[in-house]
Amino acid sequence: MNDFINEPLLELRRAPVRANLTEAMTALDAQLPWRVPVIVGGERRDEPSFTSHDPGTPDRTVAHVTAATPQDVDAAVHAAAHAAPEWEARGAHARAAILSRAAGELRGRRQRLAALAVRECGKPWAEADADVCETIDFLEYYAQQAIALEHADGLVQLPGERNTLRYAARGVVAVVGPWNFPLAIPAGMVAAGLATGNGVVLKPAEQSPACALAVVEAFHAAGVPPAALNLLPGEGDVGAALVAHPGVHTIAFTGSGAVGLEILKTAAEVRPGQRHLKRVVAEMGGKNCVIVDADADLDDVVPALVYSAFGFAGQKCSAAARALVHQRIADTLVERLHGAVDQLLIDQAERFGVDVPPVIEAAARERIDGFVRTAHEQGARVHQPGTVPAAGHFVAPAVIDGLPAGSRVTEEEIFGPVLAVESVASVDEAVEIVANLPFALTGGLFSRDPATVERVSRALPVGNLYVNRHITGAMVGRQPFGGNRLSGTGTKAGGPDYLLHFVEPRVVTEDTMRHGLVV
Ligand SMILES: NC(=O)c1ccc[n+]([C@@H]2O[C@H](COP(=O)([O-])OP(=O)(O)OC[C@H]3O[C@@H](n4cnc5c(N)ncnc54)[C@H](O)[C@@H]3O)[C@@H](O)[C@H]2O)c1
Ligand SMILES: N[C@@H](CCC=O)C(=O)O
Repeated sequence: MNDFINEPLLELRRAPVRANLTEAMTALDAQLPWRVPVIVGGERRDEPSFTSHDPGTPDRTVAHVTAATPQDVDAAVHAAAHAAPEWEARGAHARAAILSRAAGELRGRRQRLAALAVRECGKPWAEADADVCETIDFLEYYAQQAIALEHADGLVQLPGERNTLRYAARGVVAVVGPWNFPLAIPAGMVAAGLATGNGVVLKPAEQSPACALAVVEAFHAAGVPPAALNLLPGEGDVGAALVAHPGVHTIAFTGSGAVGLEILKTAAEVRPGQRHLKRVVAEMGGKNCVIVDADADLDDVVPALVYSAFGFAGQKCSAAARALVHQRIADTLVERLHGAVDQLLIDQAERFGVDVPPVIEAAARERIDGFVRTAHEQGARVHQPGTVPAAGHFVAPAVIDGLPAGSRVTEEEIFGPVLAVESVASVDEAVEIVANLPFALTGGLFSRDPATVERVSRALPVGNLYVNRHITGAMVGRQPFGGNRLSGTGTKAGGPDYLLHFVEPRVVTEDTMRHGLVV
């Protein structure tokens, strides 16, 4: 077993575990609101202009945040560029040691960090703790991978010739992150940039700046030079200015398809003074389908679908959005899903045992409600539990069937607790539906037939396919994660190839026969 796999808490029912987490939350609450400054070259500019909130209690401010200006963006890129050569020159072992120390810092604050993700992003405890564990895993995994990359050299050697392959840092990495994995995803992209010797500028999501600050402080406390990691809080305009900056070499983005496409366009432009092509690593959204064959065991299918579609209120790129169910069992499955959804606990993220927490913000609730309204208008059957808490951005989980072909409910990413169930005549019909989608992120299959499993596994274009289990929760190193088609650039976070996107290969060939000879 690898030592970078930190298992999330599975013991939330135990009273001592709950007591520790409650204590961590009480301690955090006593500190709120935080202040999140711009951090450039280690200097802090703290002039708050916006706030982040608790999605379950929007009146509770989590952080007063300073939005970066265009001057901050420029200064941050220059600081990172200036710091990068010395940071790279330390070598992979030294950088890896610092990343491992940062992982240790985070491990020491595991409960407090989980509490922060609960408060700022409405993540239930188990999800928040998994986010912390994944953060630690990314740091330790990329530390190991960077060392392996430094020693990778599989070139053919002939007598009289020495061939060397070296992976050099590309320069400045701009990291633009989402709010739904407010610790692990930004930290993973930052760690990849740093492990490979780049300078990094992080623009976190505007909804989760305090989580980003906690991550940046852990890196700095562990010994990452201040200028090698800079923090630019702000909204989309800050991200746009950062990715457009001619001093940026690599853009590591995780977020929506719309923004990802915008970034890919921006990155293609070569600006005055720019002498390199920008490389973009983009992880974007999906419309993830779970295929359920007629022989599937519904006792497995129902909890897996409910967890995949409604856990963290469906706010994962990996979440189940469509169930394509063999017609022989479709009615039974829908009935059982209705029963299961009625049992879900919809409540504040901090409540132990909660199933469906609030969604991130009012605009998200309105967007999701809009999809449910569309389903009603299109004559579909919508099943939702009757009540949700009045305060906070809550959306009742919805199981929808009877949608017309081509409905936007089945075509577009909703990013909320909505599952569309569709009856299909065969697994092959379901495979065809998935094969024709523009997205290809995660997918699922329930079947007891090994031949079906083999055939479907080969046919589906998704980046991560899960068979006879839930379809979220990829683990670093075990399920390298990322999508194909319009879901992403095909890169795999937490996988053995990921760091290659942050470096440029250089080959040196030396004629060793002539060495020392006067010709
Ligand atoms: N594939 C994955 O691994 C993965 C993981 C998590 C989330 N996601 C996707 O992310 C989305 C949800 O996250 P979100 O709401 O934070 O996404 P988003 O695209 O709205 O925002 C992501 C980041 O981009 C910034 N941004 C916005 N406009 C920008 C612009 N024009 N230029 C540069 N940066 C800009 C935002 O400020 C934020 O920091 C969903 O679509 C989800 O599927 C994908
Ligand atoms: N890597 C996460 C999803 C990230 C997107 O939100 C998972 O596998 O569930």
